[in-house]
Amino acid sequence: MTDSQAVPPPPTPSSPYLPRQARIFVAGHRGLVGSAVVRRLTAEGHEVITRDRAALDLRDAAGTAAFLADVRPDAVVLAAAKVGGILANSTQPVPFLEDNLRIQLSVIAGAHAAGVARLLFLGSSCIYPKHAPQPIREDALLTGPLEPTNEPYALAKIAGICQVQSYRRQYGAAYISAMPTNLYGPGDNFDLETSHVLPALVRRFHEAREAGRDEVTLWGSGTPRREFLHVDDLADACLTLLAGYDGDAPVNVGCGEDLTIRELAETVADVTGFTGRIAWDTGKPDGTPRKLLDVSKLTGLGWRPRVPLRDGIAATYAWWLARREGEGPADRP
Ligand SMILES: NC(=O)C1=CN([C@@H]2O[C@H](COP(=O)(O)OP(=O)(O)OC[C@H]3O[C@@H](n4cnc5c(N)ncnc54)[C@H](OP(=O)(O)O)[C@@H]3O)[C@@H](O)[C@H]2O)C=CC1
Ligand SMILES: C[C@H]1O[C@H](OP(=O)(O)OP(=O)(O)OC[C@H]2O[C@@H](n3cnc4c(=O)[nH]c(N)nc43)[C@H](O)[C@@H]2O)[C@@H](O)[C@@H](O)C1=O
Repeated sequence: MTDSQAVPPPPTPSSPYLPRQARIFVAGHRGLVGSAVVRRLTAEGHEVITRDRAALDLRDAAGTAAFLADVRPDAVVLAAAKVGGILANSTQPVPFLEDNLRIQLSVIAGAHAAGVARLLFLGSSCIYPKHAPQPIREDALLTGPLEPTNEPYALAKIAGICQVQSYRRQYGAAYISAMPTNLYGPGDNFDLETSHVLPALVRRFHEAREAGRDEVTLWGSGTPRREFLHVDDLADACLTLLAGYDGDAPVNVGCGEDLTIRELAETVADVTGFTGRIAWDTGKPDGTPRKLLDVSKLTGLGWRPRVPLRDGIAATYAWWLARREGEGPADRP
C-alpha cells in the first residue's frame, strides 16, 4: 500500500477557478494519468465526464467540438495523448507528432468554442533542451536543441503550451499547462516495446525470476538519470494547479530527486526478488542524459510529493501482478 492510499490527501479548498460543483471532462481517462485524475476528482466529489476512444476519437476536431458543445463541462483535463517510451518515440515519430497535435487542436479549440472556463493541458519534461541546466526551470523552454529520440513528441507538446498561452492572451481564457516528469503507477503500460523504463523493468525482472533466468538485459548504458513521480502525486498536483494557479508559464511537476537507470534497476530487481546479473545493451539509445525538474513553483503552491519511490514501485508491482492474474495478459490494448 502506498502512503497516498493509506492517508488520503487533504481536500482541496473550493476555489473560484474550480468550484466544488464543477463538472470536469477528463480526456484520456483510461490511461495512467487520466485514471489517477478521475480517482482524485471523484474523491473530491466532482462530477467526472469521460468518453471511450471508440465513441469519440479526439483527433476528430468536428466530433470533439460537437461533444464538448453538447456536454458543456466546466473544466477539461487533457490527459489524452499518444504516449510511449524511448523506443516507441524513436520508431513512430509520425503519430507522436501528428496524433498529439491533432488531439490538442481538437480539445483546446473545442473547449474554448464550447465556453469551457478552465482547462489543464499536460505536457512533459521532454519539452526542455537536452542540455538544459539542472534542475530545469520552466524558463529553460526554447533555449536550446531538443533530445532527438523524442523531438516530434516534444515539439507537439511545445505547440500545446503555445496554444494554451494563445487562448489566454487572445481570449483571457483561464487555461494552464503542467509539465510532469517521468510518471509511473497503477494503470501504466507494461508492453516491453512501447512502455517507459519503470514498468518495463518490473516486468523484465519478474519474468526472469519466474523463468529461472540469471541475467536480464536492459537498454542503453544505465548512466542516464531520471526523476520518477507516482501518478497519485501527479493527480494531487493537477488538483492544486486547477484550484490555485492561473499563469501563462507551464508548471513543472516532479519529486525533486533523480537517480541513474542502473540504480533504478537495482531497486526494481530487489522489489521483484530478482538476484541475477544485469547486462546493458549499449546498442539501444540512452536518450537525454538528465532531466531533473525544478519544482519550486509548484511547491510554492503548497503541493508536496507523498509516495516514496520504493513504496510506489512495490505497489505498482502488486497492481500489475493482481491485474495479470485477474485478466490474463498485462499488456494494454
Ligand atoms: N507516462 C509518463 O511518464 C508521462 C506522461 N505525460 C503526459 O501525461 C498525459 C497522459 O499520459 P499517460 O496517462 O501516461 O498515457 P497513457 O497512454 O496511459 O494514456 C493516454 C490516454 O489517451 C487516450 N488516447 C490516445 N489517443 C486518443 C485518441 N485519438 N482519442 C481518444 N483518446 C485517446 C488513450 O486511450 P485508450 O485507453 O483508448 O488507448 C489513453 O486513455 C500525456 O499528455 C503525456 O504526455 C507527461 C510526462 C510523463
Ligand atoms: C516520459 C518521457 O519518456 C521518454 O523518455 P525517456 O525518459 O528517455 O524514456 P524511457 O522511460 O523509455 O527510458 C528511460 C531510460 O531507461 C533506459 N531503459 C533501460 N531499459 C529499458 C527498457 O527495458 N525499456 C525502456 N523503455 N527504457 C529502458 C532507456 O534506454 C533510457 O535511457 C520520452 O520518449 C518521452 O515520452 C517522455 O516524455
